[in-house]
Amino acid sequence: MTEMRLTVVGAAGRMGGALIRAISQMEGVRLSAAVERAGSPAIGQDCGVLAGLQANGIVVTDDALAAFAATDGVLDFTAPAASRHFAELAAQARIVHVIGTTGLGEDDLAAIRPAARHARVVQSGNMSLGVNLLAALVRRAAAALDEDFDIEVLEMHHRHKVDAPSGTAYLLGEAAATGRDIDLGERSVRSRDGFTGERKRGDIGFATLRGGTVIGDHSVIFAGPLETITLSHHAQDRQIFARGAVKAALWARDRKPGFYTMEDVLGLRD
Ligand SMILES: NC(=O)C1=CN([C@@H]2O[C@H](COP(=O)(O)OP(=O)(O)OC[C@H]3O[C@@H](n4cnc5c(N)ncnc54)[C@H](OP(=O)(O)O)[C@@H]3O)[C@@H](O)[C@H]2O)C=CC1
Ligand SMILES: O=C(O)C1=N[C@H](C(=O)O)C[C@H](O)C1
Repeated sequence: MTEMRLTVVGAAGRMGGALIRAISQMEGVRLSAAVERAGSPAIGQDCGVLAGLQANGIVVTDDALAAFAATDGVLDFTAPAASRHFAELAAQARIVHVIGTTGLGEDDLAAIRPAARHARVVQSGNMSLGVNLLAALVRRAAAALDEDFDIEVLEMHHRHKVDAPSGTAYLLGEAAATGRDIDLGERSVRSRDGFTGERKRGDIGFATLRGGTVIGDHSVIFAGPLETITLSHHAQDRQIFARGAVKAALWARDRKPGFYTMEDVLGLRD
């Protein structure tokens, strides 16, 4: 089979660099374009050099339309407004759109979902095998433990992260809510400050830490009577997300247009 051509949008970002490095090391794929926003200082620079590799001859462009017309898939770890725009372009080009961007609200998802009528969209708050396996374990644990066990999701990320709680924290909270058969939107407590009153039975709490260079640490705590169970994941390198995104693109290549998640890619659905 011919190599899948991949475009990296947000190419000068932390994940953009990790994706360019992953594509250069993985079989079955090749980089076809690197896109940044108009006015970015990265425009016109060699994206291999920006990613810490040797020059690869692909200069960063702000012409997403032309890039999407000559690619099979787009790897998108940018920002919510940008991902909405890229979803429209990916649908027009009828290609694969892997969305790792977090901080997407319901309005963003409502704008992105129609794109899946024409594009093959894979969206996940975390593209790593480990976190998606953790989510499956959390679902099981939440189904096995009753509301005597309080569920809290704790996350820590680097000081540059702009959204909170993290996309992964929501993914894990959703897994817990699914296991317990409750609606996360109705039962989640996303922050606590001041005189909060006692914790409500059955709520799922979120706590956020930010600092330093932490790539991504997540724990789901089941705090029960006289015992506590903690399920955790510690990301050691952004390559786990980047390689997961490339695998998602390869998986989606021969699928029908639709909206998929990493659970589909990794075969982790019950
Ligand atoms: N799902 C997963 O597995 C993971 C998800 N993420 C998520 O990915 C996203 C990016 O993270 P990270 O790489 O650390 O962030 P960065 O800020 O380092 O990178 C984002 C890049 O996207 C660029 N960008 C923003 N808007 C546009 C646009 N319209 N067109 C082209 N490029 C654009 C930014 O440019 P500029 O700086 O000029 O704004 C920046 O270079 C975040 O939402 C993060 O939470 C991160 C890791 C794993
Ligand atoms: O912004 C990050 O860095 C990360 N974002 C994702 C999230 O919000 O969960 C995934 C990963 O933890 C790193």
